[in-house]
Amino acid sequence: MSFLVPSDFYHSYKFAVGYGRVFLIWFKWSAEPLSLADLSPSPDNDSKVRVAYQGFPGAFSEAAALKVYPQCETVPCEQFEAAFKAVELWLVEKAVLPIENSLGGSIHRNYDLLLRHRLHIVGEVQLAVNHCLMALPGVTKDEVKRVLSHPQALSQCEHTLSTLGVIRESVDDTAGAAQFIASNGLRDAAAVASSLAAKIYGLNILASGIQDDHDNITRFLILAREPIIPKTNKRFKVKLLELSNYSSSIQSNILCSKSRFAFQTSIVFTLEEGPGVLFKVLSVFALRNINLTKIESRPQRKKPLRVVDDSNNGIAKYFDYLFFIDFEASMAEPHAQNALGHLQEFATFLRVLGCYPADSTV
Ligand SMILES: O=C(O)C(=O)C[C@]1(C(=O)O)C=C[C@@H](O)C=C1
Repeated sequence: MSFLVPSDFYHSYKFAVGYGRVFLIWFKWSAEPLSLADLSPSPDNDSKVRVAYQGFPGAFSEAAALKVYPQCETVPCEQFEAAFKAVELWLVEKAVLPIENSLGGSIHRNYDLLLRHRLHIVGEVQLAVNHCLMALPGVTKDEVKRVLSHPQALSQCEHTLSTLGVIRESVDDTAGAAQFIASNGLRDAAAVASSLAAKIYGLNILASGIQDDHDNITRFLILAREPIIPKTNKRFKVKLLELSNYSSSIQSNILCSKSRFAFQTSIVFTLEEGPGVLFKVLSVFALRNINLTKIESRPQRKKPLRVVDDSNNGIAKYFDYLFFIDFEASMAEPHAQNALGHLQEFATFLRVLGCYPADSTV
């Protein structure tokens, strides 16, 4: 099946699965697709945007939402899934959810939810995460016997917490930990959270920058009901203003290969059984000089085991996986379309999760 479509027909794309074969459906949207302008944080257009995030006010996810949409109305949600549902039910326009951290790795729950829900990735935002240890005013470090926080935050501060010799307790989010300590007057506990959370809940910062690595970055995805459709005539555009965010060596790379830098695409797929199939899939990108920025595998929840009738050994059972890949190219580019056409030869399922501008600012 060919991915070469007349450019004026390039309004949208969609993959669907039908009885084991993957069908590619191209269709025209009647509504005007979202463009880069919908993402730009200009005070004029983001003032009305409601953005869902998981956690209490003061959570890092809220800071990530405000980094992209400084004037937005942030909407706290108890669970990640509630944030997905808030977008689906039109309660908010966008959701901002953490997907990976430079110290703690992937946030698997959100990979699973991306597949279960039909939202589109329309952007990403990278946030420098500076963790603080905080307790009720008057409480000293020596009095702290337990530390409450989000499991990711606890793992990012592993070294400091081991040195303190405290009990770690996982809660839903960092700011929620601070709120819990404040509202229950816990004098034997501290929270790992942002300095903003300390301010909001009236806690005293005992130590700042307690993450194991100074450069602690969390990458968040921005999700929406509609996808961004990169237009062919816009695909190589990088605003000169944006260039000032990069070092001079990177700037010259951008000017040489603007398209690679501007957009990235996230996909999820499953593979047929066979030797070297994943190797072949990776080669469809390598052969076209498309850079991969992330690969993640997750068990298939509904079909975790693959049963193979091996003539020498009888029935063999393997784990069956979903693969998530991010690559540096826009779906408007023929070589990206060709790569996915080629990938389809080995895939039993393929879905484009989104095509969006990469965030290189921290
Ligand atoms: O608990 C928060 O403050 C969050 O926003 C969640 C979260 C995460 O899930 O990774 C976000 C950023 C930090 O990496 C730690 C926690």
